[in-house]
Amino acid sequence: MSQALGRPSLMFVDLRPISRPMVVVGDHNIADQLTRATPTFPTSPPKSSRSLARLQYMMGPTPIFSTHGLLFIERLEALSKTGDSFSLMKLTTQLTFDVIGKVTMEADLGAQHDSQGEADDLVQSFEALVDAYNGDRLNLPWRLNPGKTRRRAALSICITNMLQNIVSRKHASLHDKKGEEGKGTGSSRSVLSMALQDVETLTPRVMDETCDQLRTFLFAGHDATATLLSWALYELSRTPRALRAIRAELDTLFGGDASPTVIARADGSLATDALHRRCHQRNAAFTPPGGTARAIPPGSGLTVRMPDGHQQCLDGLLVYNCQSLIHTDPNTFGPSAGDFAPERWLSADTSGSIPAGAWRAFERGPRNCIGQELANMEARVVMALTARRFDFCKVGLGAVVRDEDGRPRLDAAQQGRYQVGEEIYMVRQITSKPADGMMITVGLAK
Ligand code: HEM
Repeated sequence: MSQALGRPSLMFVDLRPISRPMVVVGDHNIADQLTRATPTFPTSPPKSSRSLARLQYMMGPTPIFSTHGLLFIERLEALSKTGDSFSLMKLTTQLTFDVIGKVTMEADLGAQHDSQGEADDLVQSFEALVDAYNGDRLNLPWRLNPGKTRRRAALSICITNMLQNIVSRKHASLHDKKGEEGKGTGSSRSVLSMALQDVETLTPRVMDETCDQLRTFLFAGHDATATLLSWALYELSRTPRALRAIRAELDTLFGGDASPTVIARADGSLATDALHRRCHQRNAAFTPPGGTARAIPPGSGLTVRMPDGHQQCLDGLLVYNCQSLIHTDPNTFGPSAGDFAPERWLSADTSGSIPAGAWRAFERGPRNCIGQELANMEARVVMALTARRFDFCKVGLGAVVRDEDGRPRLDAAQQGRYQVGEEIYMVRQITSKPADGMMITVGLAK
């Protein structure tokens, strides 16, 4: 739509009577105006969904990634021996679920032990809940979908009960410790411990709010990171120059030793900007797993300054900062805006000329993504653990085209990426996910 209209900075979409009229933002300067703090909106204009109080938590270098990352590697190694195709999304989702379980609640959820039936009930219920949304592309009103609606409600209650148990146990243990030692959370820095540290009495309201926060963290904290990892590994598999570059970068960081234990021990030293920009480029630029919408309250008189200088009033509208438009804007990224070119973030010539506001993978302003450091660190560790050790090969959708000798064909028009048969695309499964779950095979790197 945007292209057909000549890529306007703002595109009005009249969604009445289904929803309030919406404006789609394709310009990063306007997106910045809509996410920053102002005297009227000290935490930026309100989000269209219910608001979430910010829980502050500290993320330092942590062995969490290495423990769970090593298990992820073991699973890939086992699959490399069988040569069977598998859903990479399933594996990355289970990995990121384990990580977020530990970070939010210090719980070992065992999501990666799913095949042995050892996954926690919470993981199984969450998976079932996500499944209950799969294939539901029309977003039908509940009356037209009563069976699914009932199932979702039942699973949601079941998850709430489990979370309430976890919260009660944690509160009791913190309280006991406090009595014994006279100090709050001790060494614990999980989201849950920090949320409960000053809570003397677990009232129904505190319980509800805490469970709500946990649910948000558990979902937001595993979903997008799993999608990012799947896309990043796939894109590297079809872009040989990027794979060579990332392997060379890892060689420089770690020397010749590609063993997972050496890399896992180095969690904290993986702070190279280049590596994480590479990880994000494809995912966030072209196929963002989610987006953000703000609801401008009627009567607030909020206006934004357009590129030609005039003020546009957005009073009463939903505004949607459209990452896939902003991240592929030729005015910012030049004629190669639509290409997968992670090196644009490395090159001294170009990276300095990309304005900070044009990079919005986690959005910006006071209500931006609270988990971005965690996601970045997790992506860096997983990339470091896998990129030199494995070769991935997509099957089905998005598989590379091979010549008579079985060699992948390079596509000159696509900046040296491999040609693919049918491009893989995203479908809505609560957030956007690769259509086929990213079916892939893996082998040890040659
Ligand atoms: C690649 C991974 C991730 C991406 C691309 C991503 C992206 C986003 C985006 C675009 C938003 C909306 C921000 C806004 O409306 O301004 C958001 C919000 C949020 N994200 Fe993430 N996120 C990721 C990982 C995580 C992780 C690991 C966590 C948890 C630890 C997390 C927790 C949240 C929460 C709680 C919010 C709501 C913040 C609020 O409303 O104040 N996200 N994320």
